[in-house]
Amino acid sequence: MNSAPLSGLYAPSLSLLTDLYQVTMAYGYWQQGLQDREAVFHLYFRRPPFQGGYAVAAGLAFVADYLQNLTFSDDDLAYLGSLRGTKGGAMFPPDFLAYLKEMTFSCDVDAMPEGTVAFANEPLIRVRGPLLQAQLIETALLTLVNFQTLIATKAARIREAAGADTVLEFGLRRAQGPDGGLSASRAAYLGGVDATSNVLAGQRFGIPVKGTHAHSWVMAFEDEEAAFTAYAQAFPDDSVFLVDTYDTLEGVRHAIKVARAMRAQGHELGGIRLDSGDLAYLSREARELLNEAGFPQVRIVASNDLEENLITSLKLQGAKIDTWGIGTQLVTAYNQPALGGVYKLAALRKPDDSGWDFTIKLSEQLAKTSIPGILQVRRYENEQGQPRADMLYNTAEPLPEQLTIVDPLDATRRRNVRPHAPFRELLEPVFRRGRLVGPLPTLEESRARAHREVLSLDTSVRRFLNPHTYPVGLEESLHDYRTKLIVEKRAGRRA
Ligand SMILES: Nc1ncnc2c1ncn2[C@@H]1O[C@H](COP(=O)(O)OP(=O)(O)OP(=O)(O)O)[C@@H](O)[C@H]1O
Ligand SMILES: O=P(O)(O)OC[C@H]1O[C@H](OP(=O)(O)OP(=O)(O)O)[C@H](O)[C@@H]1O
Ligand SMILES: O=C(O)c1cccnc1
Repeated sequence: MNSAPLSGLYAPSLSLLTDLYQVTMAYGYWQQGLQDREAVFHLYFRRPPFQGGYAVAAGLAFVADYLQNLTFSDDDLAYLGSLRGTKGGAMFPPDFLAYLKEMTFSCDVDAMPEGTVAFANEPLIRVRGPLLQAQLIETALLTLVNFQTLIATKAARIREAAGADTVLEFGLRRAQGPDGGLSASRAAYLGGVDATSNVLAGQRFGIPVKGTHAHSWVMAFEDEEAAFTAYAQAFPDDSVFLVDTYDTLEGVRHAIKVARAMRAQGHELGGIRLDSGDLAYLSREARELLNEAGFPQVRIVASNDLEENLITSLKLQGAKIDTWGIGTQLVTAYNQPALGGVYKLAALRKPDDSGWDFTIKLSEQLAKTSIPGILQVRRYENEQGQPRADMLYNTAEPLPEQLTIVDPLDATRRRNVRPHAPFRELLEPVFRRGRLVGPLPTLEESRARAHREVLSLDTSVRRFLNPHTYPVGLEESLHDYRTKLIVEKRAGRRA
């Protein structure tokens, strides 16, 4: 179910799911004879979304599916062959198209498993292989990882606010089109929601599907009581009644009346849903009415433009809500509609094959200057498995005996790593020479990882308002090398 999440969704092949400039650069590299120069790229973001303290990595299963199927069909090549430049000439000559036809993906890919907690500047994915191929896949990797990581993170925040309550994802109708909805449902489940209303996501990914009924169901009957009675006939043991079509508390009374009739027939009402008005007040009143009537087990579901801050506020107001139905705000990542993940070249094999040239992209802002090297992320954890600090280092250079982690934005902030401090290395092999090294974790496993990793973070990093910045630094020799490269490049620029 999870092994080929993307294949066949729109087109038989997604090899053209890219920006034109990836193909024009591919042609240029090929023309220059640079296509096979070994290159290393990193995919990372510069700031966690939602002004939060962390992100939950997601989308790798789709990336793996895309890369496994990265071949250009005759149709793809015919289309590329049909493209014309300004003067009417073919953009891509037949011998380049013949090269693409024969090309098989042969890169090494290392990545954080889905559900891993990631911080700013840490590679979520590292690609190493022929320059042409490693460049060509940039756009697809970014579109797959940016969105799913964004939504998984939003879901983790909603889970944080909801605590042990049930969270349902109701977003498909408001999502950014069919794939926006489908991949949001998957990422939201990975990040911590319990079920989705999206039936296609249920079929494709094995996510539990759940739901209630709409206002139109109530409006289609003579009155509310008749509507509830009819729904209970259809689903005697799985009914949740939407009670706010006319008057919410009257609706609750009607639900109780039908619940009594259900009980007389040996069935129990599952819940009621509130979809408007003051959800704190109405849920408290509804709870009281239900309890007084002998229905303390009937759950109260709430929906209506909910998100993590509203959930937190409603809980503070003493709302009696057991289940949160969340659509628009979750699947569109309403308060931050994109994650700014980037894909940067960090190393190129020297032309004479004598070693690596580590590459850097400068920026006026130090925070936007890239990190050179063939990076790995090492996460130091305490005895309880709580992350304490992450260190980026260049795997192509020997590590010194005494490790020091330097804050890339303030080199005066450094911490020495205690010898034998326990750590995990976050980037794991996914492809070797273009072949998947083994089965990826299942969606359930990734979801469990996300849950475990988010909970292992200090609450100061998890809080919504002004979270503490988790320490991520560069290993000192990498930091020194990067500084040297920045100085050299700036000098070169002025010369
Ligand atoms: N107690 C509360 N505290 C803070 N926000 C609340 C509370 N109760 C509801 N809200 C939120 O206030 C927003 C507006 O809800 P309200 O039901 O008043 O308007 P509405 O969405 O226009 O209703 P309707 O669906 O009937 O048109 C929603 O996002 C809802 O989740
Ligand atoms: O509010 P969301 O978080 O997106 O959750 C999904 C919403 O979708 C449904 O109603 P719909 O939006 O179709 O109609 P309504 O808003 O008029 O109730 C449902 O009743 C929720 O209100
Ligand atoms: O099942 C529900 O209650 C539901 C599904 C989608 C959108 N809003 C509500």
